[in-house]
Amino acid sequence: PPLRVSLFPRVLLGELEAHQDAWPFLLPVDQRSVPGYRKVIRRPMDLSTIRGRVSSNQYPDTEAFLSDLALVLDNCERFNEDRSEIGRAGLRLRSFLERRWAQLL
Ligand SMILES: Cc1ncccc1N[C@H]1CCCS(=O)(=O)C1
Repeated sequence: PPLRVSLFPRVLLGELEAHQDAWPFLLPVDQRSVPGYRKVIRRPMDLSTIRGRVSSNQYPDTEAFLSDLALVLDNCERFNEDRSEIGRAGLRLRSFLERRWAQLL
């Protein structure tokens, strides 16, 4: 039987946090140690921030949760070359997310 919709975020977030390609996204990018990040990326987001919002029920619906996840990966694609370590991790994590979400729906 399909998971109740409200469990999707917790289930999916746990799998993303455990994913081998999640390391660049586990914590907020330290904007002091990444030159230009603050200027280029106007809305920083990371998995620990999303975890905090899920835990305190700050997402009114699943779409709000998904848009924060997309923000993590969109920021990554914007700032990092596709062929860089971090860029490649972001692309792999995005394809995992898209495959997994399709299964959960
Ligand atoms: C997602 C991202 N985009 C741009 C620059 C850096 C990062 N992530 C960093 C997060 C802390 C560890 S790290 O410094 O190796 C990588």
